[in-house]
Amino acid sequence: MESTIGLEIIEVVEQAAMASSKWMGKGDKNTADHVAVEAMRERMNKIHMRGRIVIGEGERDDAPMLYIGEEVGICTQENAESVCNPDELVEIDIAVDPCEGTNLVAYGQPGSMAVLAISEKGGLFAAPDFYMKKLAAPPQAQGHVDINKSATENLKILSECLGRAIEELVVVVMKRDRHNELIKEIRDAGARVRLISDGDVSAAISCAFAGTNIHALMGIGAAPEGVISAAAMRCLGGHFQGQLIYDPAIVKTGLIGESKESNMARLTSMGITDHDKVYSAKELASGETVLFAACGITPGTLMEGVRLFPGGARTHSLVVSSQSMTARFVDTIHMFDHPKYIQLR
Ligand SMILES: O=C(COP(=O)(O)O)[C@@H](O)[C@H](O)[C@H](O)[C@H](O)COP(=O)(O)O
Ligand SMILES: [Mn+2]
Ligand SMILES: [Mn+2]
Repeated sequence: MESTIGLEIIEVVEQAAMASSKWMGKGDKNTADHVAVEAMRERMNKIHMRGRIVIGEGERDDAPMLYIGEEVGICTQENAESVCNPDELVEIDIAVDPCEGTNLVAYGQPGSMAVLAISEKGGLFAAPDFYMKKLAAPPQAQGHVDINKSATENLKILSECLGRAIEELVVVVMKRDRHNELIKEIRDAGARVRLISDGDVSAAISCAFAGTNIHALMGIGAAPEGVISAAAMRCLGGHFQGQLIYDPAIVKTGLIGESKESNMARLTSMGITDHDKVYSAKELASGETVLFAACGITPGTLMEGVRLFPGGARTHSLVVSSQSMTARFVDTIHMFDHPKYIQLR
């Protein structure tokens, strides 16, 4: 799977990022999101594969494209027999967020990206559109920190694992009312809090790379983004744990169903009976082969944003693989309208 698809998925996230970047700073998050979805879908449907969206833009009725259950890839299209034999191809599950951080794009803020994760069929947890309590940390702390421990305890463990004083630790937390106590606890323990308005996928994967000055992600974000982050952390050997949050009183913002009881019933109907289970990265992205790709839309801690120039654009992407244990940063110059030469910018 990796050799044939690894390079193509870079183009998928590049196309989505370039489309969305044209709406950077225009205050229109819906269009920035919509064009990314369209571009991602168009490029994905040119890949020689049988893919199925397991995490996407929502249910079919709400999302005309890249909805959960949508089939993507040449071999799922009409008249596929003329170009491929669908029976010969491995079935692939795909989790996408074509514009992760739509507000960040609309308001020209850092940390947005086009992102996806793939694995063989059944290899990614089909998370409901709920919230998730998350804990991400560097590989040295993998299996040592624990989402069931307090932030104070985890900071002590992180400090030992990383050989850094607690004062030298930076924890990313989403700026939400639900995190007020968590933020106070982290600061009281002596560590620093980096508040973000959106974009916790970027924060989670940044923990796995030395030099980002991000040592943990703590708090509650969206569950689909949790699975995508887990896929990357599984490949990178970083720590990631997630626990579904179904109680609206804990979340405090956003839409999360009518009541705790109705949400629990919905989870049960989806086959999730242990509602409070803590999932590891390996459980959220359990496939034998897992691939993750991201392309910066606005600049972030790991990747540059899209830089448009007359006649083209330059993109910065990341692709990581559980099979080859590689993390490739790809710097690409795209020339539009078939010019005679590529101009380095
Ligand atoms: O910031 C985010 C928004 O993602 P998108 O809708 O694709 O632009 C995500 O990184 C967060 O994980 C999550 O969606 C957010 O925490 C939702 O929480 P809230 O804003 O409190 O409802
Ligand atoms: Mn998102
Ligand atoms: Mn999104």
